[in-house]
Amino acid sequence: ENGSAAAIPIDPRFDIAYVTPVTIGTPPQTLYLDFDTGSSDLWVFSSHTPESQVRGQRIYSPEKSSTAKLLAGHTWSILYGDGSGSLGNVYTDNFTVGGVTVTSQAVQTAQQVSYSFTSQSEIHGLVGLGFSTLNTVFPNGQLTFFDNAKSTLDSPVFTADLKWKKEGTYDFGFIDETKYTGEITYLPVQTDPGYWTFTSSGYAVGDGAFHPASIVGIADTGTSLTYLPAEVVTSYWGQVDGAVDSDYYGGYVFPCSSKLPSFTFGVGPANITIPASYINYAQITEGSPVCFGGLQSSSWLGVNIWGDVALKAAFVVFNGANPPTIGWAKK
Ligand SMILES: CSC[C@H](NC(=O)[C@H](Cc1ccccc1)NC(=O)N1CCOCC1)C(=O)N[C@@H](CC1CCCCC1)[C@@H](O)C(=O)OC(C)C
Repeated sequence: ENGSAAAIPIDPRFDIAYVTPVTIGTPPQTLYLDFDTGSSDLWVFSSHTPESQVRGQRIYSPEKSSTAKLLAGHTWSILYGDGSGSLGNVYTDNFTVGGVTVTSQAVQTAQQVSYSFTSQSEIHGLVGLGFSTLNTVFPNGQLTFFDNAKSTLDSPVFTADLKWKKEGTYDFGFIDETKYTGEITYLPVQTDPGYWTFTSSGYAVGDGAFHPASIVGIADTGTSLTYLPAEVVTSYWGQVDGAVDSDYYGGYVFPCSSKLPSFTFGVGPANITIPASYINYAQITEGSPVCFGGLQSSSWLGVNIWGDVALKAAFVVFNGANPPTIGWAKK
């Protein structure tokens, strides 16, 4: 059984994250979750989350679901790259996304969430789409929705068609030829430690020369921006009048009136171009003449991350076959 579900930007001004409607339990409870290829826990705001930590989010109440079963003795605790985190206990229940149902999906119910989750009312939890080796449930790690659903899909794949300030889609089990142009270029994936890690073949700034390079990074739908090696982002921002790497703002900022070049990255013999508009990420604050860049240095992270700013410039195939591969196409 294949499926298709919307990827909805949570903020009309800039694409900080995308959420997708899912239903959990019997009768179905609908929540909007952030599908995150950079992690592998499926967790939700729940009736176990202290009211002081819930601010407008929808919650999953296992006690109201006739198909919910407590996974006794199991707990989880996760910390994300941005310092946010959550922890709690675990149920299994029916879980449906875009028509694809898994009947005993591990649903991790939050008993604690950090303030950044409390303050983000549009995100009701996460669906991890990384490799199940990253799942934090103790003492027995659980499988992701994709790993559970794979055997019921026509093909063991899901695709991401994220869009700039518009609704996109996640498809499960099939590749929709109408969503991309030209050919899909598939690259090998390194599954250790559990991210969708691939090697880009280089980059170009605007219409400049292509610089062959091997940039090892992860494709991460749960990261808003794109974080690349210092020498890459320095050569990009060097082309922008008034751009500075600001300690105060925590990254490259530039005068909103400056003209930005596009950014092209290599995928094998092919390439993807991120339009300048995607890299003009947001004004620092509403009405400010200072803008924050969508391309930032990864030096503080220890990993290069192709986040939403890059992913929304392409049609991306996450192929869960053995061995896994990742496919990139223009659109
Ligand atoms: C550079 S790594 C930082 C990354 N977080 C982000 O990219 C967050 C996502 C967010 C969305 C909405 C509200 C709050 C935060 N955005 C962020 O830090 N921003 C600061 C710069 O301007 C853009 C927004 C991150 O931690 N990603 C997580 C998933 C993410 C989903 C949303 C809630 C917070 C957790 C995950 O993909 C991850 O940890 O990846 C690892 C591999 C770094």
